Amino acid sequence: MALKLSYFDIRGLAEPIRLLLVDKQVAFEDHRIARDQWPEIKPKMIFGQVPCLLSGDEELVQSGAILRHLGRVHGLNGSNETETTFIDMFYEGVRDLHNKYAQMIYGNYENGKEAYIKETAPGELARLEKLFRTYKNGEHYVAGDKESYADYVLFEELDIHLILSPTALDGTPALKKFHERFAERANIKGYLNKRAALNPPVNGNGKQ
Ligand SMILES: N[C@@H](CCC(=O)N[C@@H](CS)C(=O)NCC(=O)O)C(=O)O
Repeated sequence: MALKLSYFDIRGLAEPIRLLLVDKQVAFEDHRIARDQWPEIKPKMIFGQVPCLLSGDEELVQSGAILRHLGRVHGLNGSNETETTFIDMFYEGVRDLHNKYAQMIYGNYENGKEAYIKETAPGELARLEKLFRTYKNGEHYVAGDKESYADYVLFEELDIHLILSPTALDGTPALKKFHERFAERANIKGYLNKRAALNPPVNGNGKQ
């Protein structure tokens, strides 16, 4: 089934999806929408927004729904109801952190960045660290030995926090090690090297 992922030429909400597809060696068209093309494309999108994954004739939108779909299709959704719920819960926790990050990036970068780094992020990351240690003390993946879609979202979230502040993960050693391990996965490493050369913005307003 041909896959086409449409999003802007930034990392944003599409990057965990791209990472999952690259890691699982799923061929896809990485369609990057130029800003001047957007007014024409927007009205055609179900919610007027992207990311959008076209899978054959099926149009999938909402980043969480796309990730869960890919999780089910590629065996990245846990082995039982307990694991699947844990993965969903972890994903939602990361999304909550991302929403706080995005509020600062888009709404209060100049005045709010330092407080976010010193006050907001450490507490949020500490909660995730504790949850991450639930399975196998956080020595492998979110749900233990087996990868899940939440790993890609977590990796990207940690990565953008390290861009914001290189010491962001110093208080959360399990998350820090996870980030290091995940970056070394062969397909991820190859993608990160290529991406570094292109250096797409992390966020739509160029702040990071
Ligand atoms: N809940 C949606 C949010 C999608 C969203 O906010 N997309 C933004 C880019 S990150 C967008 O399409 N902005 C352009 C617009 O709204 O016109 C999801 O998770 O996919």
